[in-house]
Amino acid sequence: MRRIIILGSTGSIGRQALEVIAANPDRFEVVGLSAGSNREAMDAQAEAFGIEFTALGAEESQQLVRDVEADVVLNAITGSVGLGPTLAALETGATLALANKESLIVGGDLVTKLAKPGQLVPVDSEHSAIAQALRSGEHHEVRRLVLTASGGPFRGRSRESLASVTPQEALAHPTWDMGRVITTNSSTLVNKGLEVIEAHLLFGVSYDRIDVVVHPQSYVHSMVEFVDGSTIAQASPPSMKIPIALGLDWPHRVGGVGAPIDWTVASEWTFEPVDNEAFPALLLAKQVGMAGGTYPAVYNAANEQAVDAFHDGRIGYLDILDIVERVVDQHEAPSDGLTLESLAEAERWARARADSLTL
Ligand SMILES: NC(=O)C1=CN([C@@H]2O[C@H](COP(=O)(O)OP(=O)(O)OC[C@H]3O[C@@H](n4cnc5c(N)ncnc54)[C@H](OP(=O)(O)O)[C@@H]3O)[C@@H](O)[C@H]2O)C=CC1
Ligand SMILES: CC(=O)[C@@H](O)[C@H](O)COP(=O)(O)O
Ligand SMILES: [Mn+2]
Repeated sequence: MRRIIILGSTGSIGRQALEVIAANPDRFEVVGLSAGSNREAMDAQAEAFGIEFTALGAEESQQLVRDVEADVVLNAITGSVGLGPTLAALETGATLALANKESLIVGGDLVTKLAKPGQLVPVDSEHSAIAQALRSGEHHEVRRLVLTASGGPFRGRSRESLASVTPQEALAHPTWDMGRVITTNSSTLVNKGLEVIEAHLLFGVSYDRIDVVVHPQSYVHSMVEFVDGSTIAQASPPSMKIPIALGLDWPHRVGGVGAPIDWTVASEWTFEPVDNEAFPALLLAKQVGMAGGTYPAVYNAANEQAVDAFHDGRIGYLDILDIVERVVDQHEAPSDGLTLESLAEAERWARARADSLTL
């Protein structure tokens, strides 16, 4: 029986995790929940699952992780505010099932150096796919990682034609039902940019050996190409319950969590290159990833501010990436490298700089 804490339990990942747990009471027991501000929804979940320990906000989430003994902490908070809870979970020695990719991306080495071998299990679908594929070979046999991207709702559109898109259009993801920030990031390809940095940090593969291919059906969740020319892909109909269940019980598979592919129905899987002119977010993410230090945190913080501004109607859609680019360009790396203090300062600066550009 694995004791689980779910941070961000009221969100898309958190709710699906509770469904997986409810369907497998012999394997999992929830011992703690946290949310951002939606106390009512969290309290209802706590009552339904008989959970004594709950928390609101990132600081209380960290404290919950420290106070309540658990085997697995699922971090499903949105945004880099999840960094404190990620570090706290790693310090307790529990397995960290990580959906909150932002905390790894901004924390970089501060997170990876704290994680013991096998302690950090990715829940993001692409990285779960790669972790599964990597079971097929040794690290030195890996030639490259290939992340799939759905292409989002604006696949095939020119950059100019995106000037007038609305928040509602940006939230119409073609294959996944997710929270507001990640859905918007999928539409700009910022999500894929963050995922390239995430893959580099998780698997230790250099950026020149991490590629992205657009696969609009979202059935192939990513691939590993090996030195002998063989490629191992992981596939399923789009469902986060498979990577969530693997995150909760890694390396074991939980029976019946997802529907398998129906091979009796005629279907088509297609692959196409990313249009980097229409969607500059991916190349910029590779640059900030290679620059390292506080650059990924600046990219992410500027994007979080710009996404909020877009949904508040303060800026247009194309302004999101323009702002991220300008803030990254203006960033000066701190002399003391990446520390918790320099990171906090860089994020504060990036958010203020991005906000000043949204007025
Ligand atoms: N949804 C998906 O399919 C996928 C998501 N991810 C990643 O998983 C994470 C969660 O995504 P998703 O579930 O879609 O997002 P949602 O917006 O649906 O949910 C976010 C959750 O985080 C909570 N939260 C927000 N701010 C805080 C805070 N300051 N302290 C504590 N909790 C907070 C929210 O609480 P409240 O309800 O109170 O606001 C909510 O429970 C993101 O990092 C995303 O990139 C990765 C792959 C797929
Ligand atoms: C389900 C998941 O892991 C998301 O990160 C998903 O990949 C988003 O879709 P995009 O490929 O459009 O970014
Ligand atoms: Mn993903």
